[in-house]
Amino acid sequence: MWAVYLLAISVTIIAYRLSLNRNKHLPPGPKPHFLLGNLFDVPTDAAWKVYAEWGKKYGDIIYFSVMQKSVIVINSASIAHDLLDKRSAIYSCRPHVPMAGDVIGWNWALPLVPYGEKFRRHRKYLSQYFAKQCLPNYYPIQLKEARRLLNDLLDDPDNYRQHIERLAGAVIMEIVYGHEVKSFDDEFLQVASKGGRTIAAAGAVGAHIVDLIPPLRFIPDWLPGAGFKRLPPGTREDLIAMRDVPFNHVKEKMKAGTARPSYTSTLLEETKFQDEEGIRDTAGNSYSAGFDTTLSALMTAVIALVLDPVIQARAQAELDSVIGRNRLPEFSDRDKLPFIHCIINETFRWGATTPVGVPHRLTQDDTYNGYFLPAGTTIIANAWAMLHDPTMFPDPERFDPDRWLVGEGRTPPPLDPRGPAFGTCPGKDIAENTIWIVIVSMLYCFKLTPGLDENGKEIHIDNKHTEHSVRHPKPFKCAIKPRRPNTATLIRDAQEYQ
Ligand code: HEM
Repeated sequence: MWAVYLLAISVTIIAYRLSLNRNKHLPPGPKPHFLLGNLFDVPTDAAWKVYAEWGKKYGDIIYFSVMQKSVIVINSASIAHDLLDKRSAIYSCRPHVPMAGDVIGWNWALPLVPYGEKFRRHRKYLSQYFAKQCLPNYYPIQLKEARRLLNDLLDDPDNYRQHIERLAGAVIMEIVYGHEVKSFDDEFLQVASKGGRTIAAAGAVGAHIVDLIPPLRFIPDWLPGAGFKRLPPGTREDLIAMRDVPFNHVKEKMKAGTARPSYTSTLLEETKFQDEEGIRDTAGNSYSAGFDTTLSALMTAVIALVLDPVIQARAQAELDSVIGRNRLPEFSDRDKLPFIHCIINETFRWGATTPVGVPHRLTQDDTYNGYFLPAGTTIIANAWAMLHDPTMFPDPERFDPDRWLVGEGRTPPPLDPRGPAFGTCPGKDIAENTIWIVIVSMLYCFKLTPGLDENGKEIHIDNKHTEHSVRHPKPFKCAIKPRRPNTATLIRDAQEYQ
């Protein structure tokens, strides 16, 4: 009987809330059904592409609701800038995501921390350590790891993806924990990678009933309907290990006086060990947020270059003209390599690594262009749509670095791809620097071509990305061969990683 009363009360509250919003001028969107809203319209696969399609009908700002939850999708960079940047005080909060946060246990990570004192403190640590003026401090790590990668590719080119994966983890591991990852089997790299993968159990937001009815997170695991709570064995433990194991290792090394300077050791000292939890959580978050994304962007650049030998050859000609034939690339070469800059820009645009970034939550009622935007709305910035907008990027599915060329009457697109690609990511410059040094090093030393089958025929490359919250090119075979007779000597003689 009580259940019937409770249901009736919930239905009345939902209906009342809906009626309140219905009278306001919400942005356009698919027609909702009574009580359920657009539950059955919400795309579960490559939602960003569906939202872009909806945009053709409804415009650049779209409203829909699921149960009583309001969602706004922004398909345009200028609207995202007006709301998320200019009104950041009310658009920076994060929605409660019970499956990822409570059930799996990611609540400690910044993308799930509500806006407030803790959020601001954690962001401050990150922006302090990853600030522009600190970036040159990390060049030696990025250069060393790029050179180690060249060596790995020379020895074992077939496993190129694993070597790039090691590099993506190694750069962040050393910056954040001062730990040097020399091989793919490294204990800490494996612990961290395993923990990072636990997010997969969350699926798409809304894929689990608990994301729609949050109190369900309290029901016992054994109850029928609590299937979402039965995670693959070890999931929660792996996640905690990712956050705690490397952090505790740094503390032990600090005690022994053998810690190398890192995000963790520097901030622990600066804060006099008064906020261990904050430093532990932001360090773990940096690893989980920076590893897979960097890997994805690197693999995106590699597939694009393998598929287009002309672009690859143009980039190599530019590198040769600046660097010559007798040394490896350095960060100081950067300003002299405009075409490489275009390749990096196009990688961020074409790959749209994090197609919808991290959802935000509006904390106050707001109005925009005559529309009412209700407090509590989840805000999704559709970076994929912004970066694939055909009015700004003709033939958007084509990898075309020339879009970004300047001079000789050319005007590049009026949108820096870093804006939508990274949102307010605190690690964006570190990521870009890693990607730059790896791509120039690989291009300078190697020719990248599609792999060959046993008959010596090129293996077809399926030029597609997996449509997950971090997009990756689908696996492809690639042949990596030294470009010149002295390439191996240059790589072997590099001192940085010896
Ligand atoms: C290609 C590489 C990367 C991409 C595309 C990327 C993208 C993003 C995006 C879209 C967000 C959400 C920002 C927002 O809510 O507005 C984010 C958050 C974050 N990123 Fe990155 N990121 C990358 C690399 C990195 C690296 C290398 C680090 C660390 C060194 C890092 C650390 C973080 C952290 C700690 C957050 C959480 C911040 C928050 O929730 O406020 N990211 N990233």
